[in-house]
Amino acid sequence: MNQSKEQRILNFVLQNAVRGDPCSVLDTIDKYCSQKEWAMNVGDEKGLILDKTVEEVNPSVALELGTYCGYSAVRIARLLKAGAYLLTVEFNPEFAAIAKQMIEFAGVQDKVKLLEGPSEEIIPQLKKKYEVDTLDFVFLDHWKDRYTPDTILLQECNLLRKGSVLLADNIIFPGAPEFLNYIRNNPHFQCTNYPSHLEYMKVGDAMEKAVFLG
Ligand SMILES: Cn1ncc2cc([C@H](O)c3cccc(CNC(=O)c4cc(-c5ccc(F)cc5)cc(O)c4O)c3)ccc21
Ligand SMILES: [Mg+2]
Repeated sequence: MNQSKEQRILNFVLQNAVRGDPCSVLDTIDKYCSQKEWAMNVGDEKGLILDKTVEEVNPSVALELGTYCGYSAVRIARLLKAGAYLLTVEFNPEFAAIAKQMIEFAGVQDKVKLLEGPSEEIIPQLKKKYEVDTLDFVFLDHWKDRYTPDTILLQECNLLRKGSVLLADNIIFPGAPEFLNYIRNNPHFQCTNYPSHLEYMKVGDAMEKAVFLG
């Protein structure tokens, strides 16, 4: 049975990165995906925007929608203060299995809880089953047509508080036009756009930050 691209990325990390060193894991994934096989990690350029936002928010509780191979989970978790944690949601079992190994190899497993299932099922469970009060930071990087319904669901489940920060990937490419329209015309959110490029490509992309105003 030939390997998946995601398995090849993981194997390259296991063989070339330094165990317990999140930065080396990130650099190794970026090296593989820019030189050998493109993959939809947020990447190094947009990763810097993610880093700056996480450092600015300094979240105690963070949520990620769309784990994929765990690149952004490692990226976020490496910046979290003692006692802070990231919940990351992945519905695809193959991706979840890869991400679990990636997160453990990077040594950030104590800060990351990987939740397997679709966001629309997991989000309503966060308060009771996962003992979440409110979310300080949410990174949206799953199916682009889910950004809006899940942002609405987060509000309905009272998971956002005044100052909660959402950061959405791929605003330009593949694009999330419906989300952009929803969030920029919503008086409960203060939005900022961060132009960048699609991971590992010269194609334009952007991230959108939306602060919940309560
Ligand atoms: C409901 N639910 N709950 C949890 C959950 C988790 C998932 C998966 O993690 C998953 C699987 C497939 C696709 C995505 C979204 N990501 C993308 O589609 C994307 C595309 C490109 C791109 C760019 C250029 C191309 F030419 C092709 C693809 C660049 C990017 O950065 C992306 O994030 C996410 C899905 C639904 C989920
Ligand atoms: Mg993305």
